Amino acid sequence: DQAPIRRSANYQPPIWAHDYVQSLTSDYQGSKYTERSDELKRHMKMMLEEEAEPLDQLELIDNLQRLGVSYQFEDEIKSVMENIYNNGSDDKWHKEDLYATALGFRLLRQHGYNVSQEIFNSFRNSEGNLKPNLCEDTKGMLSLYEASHLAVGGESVLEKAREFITKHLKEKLDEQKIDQNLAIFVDHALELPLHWRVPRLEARWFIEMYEKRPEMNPILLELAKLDFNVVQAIHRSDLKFASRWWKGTGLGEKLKFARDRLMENFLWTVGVIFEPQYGYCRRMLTKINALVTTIDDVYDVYGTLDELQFFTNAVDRWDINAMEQLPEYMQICFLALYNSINEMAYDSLTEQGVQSISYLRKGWADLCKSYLQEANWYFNGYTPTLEEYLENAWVSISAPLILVHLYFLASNPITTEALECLDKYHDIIRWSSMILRLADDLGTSSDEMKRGDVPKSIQCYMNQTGASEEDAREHIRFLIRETWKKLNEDRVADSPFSQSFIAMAVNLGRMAQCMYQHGDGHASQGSATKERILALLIEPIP
Ligand SMILES: CC1(C)[C@@H]2CC[C@@]1(C)[C@@H](OP(=O)([O-])OP(=O)([O-])[O-])C2
Ligand SMILES: [Mg+2]
Ligand SMILES: [Mg+2]
Ligand SMILES: [Mg+2]
Repeated sequence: DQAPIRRSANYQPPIWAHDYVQSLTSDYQGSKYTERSDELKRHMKMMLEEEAEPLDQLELIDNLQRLGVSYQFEDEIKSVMENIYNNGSDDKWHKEDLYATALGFRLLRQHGYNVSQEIFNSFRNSEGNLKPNLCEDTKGMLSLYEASHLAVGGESVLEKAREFITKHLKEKLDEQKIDQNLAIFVDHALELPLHWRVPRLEARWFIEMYEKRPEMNPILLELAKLDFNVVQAIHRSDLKFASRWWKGTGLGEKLKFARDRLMENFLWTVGVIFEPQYGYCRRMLTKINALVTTIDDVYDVYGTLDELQFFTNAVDRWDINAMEQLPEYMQICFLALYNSINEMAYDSLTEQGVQSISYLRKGWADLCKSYLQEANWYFNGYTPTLEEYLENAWVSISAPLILVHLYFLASNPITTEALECLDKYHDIIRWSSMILRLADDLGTSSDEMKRGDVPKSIQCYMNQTGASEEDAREHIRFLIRETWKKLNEDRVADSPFSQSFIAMAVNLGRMAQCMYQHGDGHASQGSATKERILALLIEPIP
C-alpha cells in the first residue's frame, strides 16, 4: 500500500541552541546578594508599616506588585488591604478622586474583597454616564479602565465605563493630547490591561518606567532590580536542567515534523509561576509543555487517522504492551510520555505520599481523546458549530491537563476534596483553559488553516454565521472579555484550591494572551517572543 499523505507545518529549527543555553552564566547567586536583598526588604517592611494614609498605602502596594516584589511582602500587604476594606467607608480616598477610588477598587477586588461598583456612582451623571468634566482627568480615566477589568458578569457600570474610556483614550492618544509620561501608560494599558498581563513581564517593563519617575523610591528600585536579577539566575538554572532533559529525550531530532521549542516551553512556565521557590514546578511543567507540543503535532500535522486511533487507545490504556501496534515514531513518543509521567508520579508518591498516576493518566487520556475528536472532524471535512467546537477545544488546548499536573506539583497539602474538583474540572480550570484556547486560535489559526487542521473557533463562527474573518476575530475577543468576567468571579469564590494554584491558573490565561498577542509566539520564533526571552531570561537588568 502506498505511503500515507502526511501534512507538514514546516516548523523551523530552534534559534536557541542547547549549547548556548548551557553556556548561560549563573551569577547573582551567593550570600552578598541575599544579604543586601534582606536589608532592603527590612527597610520596605518598615515603610509599609509606617505608611498611614490609605492612598499612599494603595500606591505603595500597587508599585510593589508591578515591580514584581510583592510576593516578599504578602502578610504585610494582606493586613493593609484588610484595614482599608474595613475602614473604607469613612476614608476620603474614595470620595472625590476617581483615580484613588478606581485604584482602591482594583486592589480590593484583586485581593478578593467584593467591593461594589456602586462606589463609582458619585462620578456618574443622571443618565448613568461618566460626568463630562472627568474626560479631562486622564489619570483617573486610566485608573478606572484598569479597574473595570476586575468586573464580573452583569456589572454594566464597569462595562460601559470600559467601552467609553477605551474609545476616549484612543482618541486622545491619537490626537497626542496626553502628556508624554502618562501616554506611555495609556498605550501600555490599551495594548493589554494590567489585570491581563503576566506579572513577570510587567515587572521587567515597569522597573524601567519606575526608574524614570521623579518620585521613585531608590530603596524600592534597588530591591526590585536586585530581586529581578537574583530570581532570573534561578530561572536560568531551571532552564538548563530542562534543556538537558529535552536533549536527552532526542525527540527534537527524531520527530522532525514537530515543534522543537524547549526555550519557549520554558518561557510559559516563568509566566505561570515565577517565584524562586517553585523551581521543581517549572522544570516539570517545561517537560509537560514539551510533551504536549510534540503530541499535539502528532495529531495535528503528521498522524493518519488510524495511527491516531491506536495512539489514543494506548494512552487510554496506559499499558506498555499497547506500544506493539504503534508505528515507530509513535512508540518513541508514547514511551517518552509514559516514562516522564510515571517518573513524576513516582516523585509525588515518594515526596508527598500521594498517588497521582490515576489523575495524570486520565488527564492525558482526556487530552488525546479531544485531539482525536478534532482529527475525526478534520479527516471527515466536518466544520462543527462554535459551541460544539469549544466544548471539545477548551480541553484540546491542553490547559486542563497542565493544571492537573500543576495541582500535584505545587499544592501542599493535597486534599481529596480538591482532587474531586480536579477530576470534574472545576470552573477555574474551565475559564482559564477557555482563555488559552481563544487566544491560541487568534494567534495560530491562520497558519493552521494554511497547512491543514481542524476548523478553529474563528472558522467555526464564520461558517455558522457568515461573518467576515475580522468580525469573527472581534467575536472571539469579546468571548475572551466575557470569560475573564467568569474567571474574576470564580477566582475569589469558595474553592478547595490554594491561592497559589488559582494564581497559576489565571497566569496560564495571561501567558496565552501575551504569547499570541502578535501572532504565533510559540512556534514562529518571531521578534516579540525573542525579545521577551532575552529580557526575562538572558539579560540582567542593569
Ligand atoms: C502549549 C500549547 C498552548 C498547546 C501545545 C502547544 C501550544 C503552544 C498550543 O499549540 P497549538 O498547535 O496552537 O494548539 P492547537 O491549536 O493544536 O490546540 C497548544
Ligand atoms: Mg496544534
Ligand atoms: Mg491541536
Ligand atoms: Mg492553535
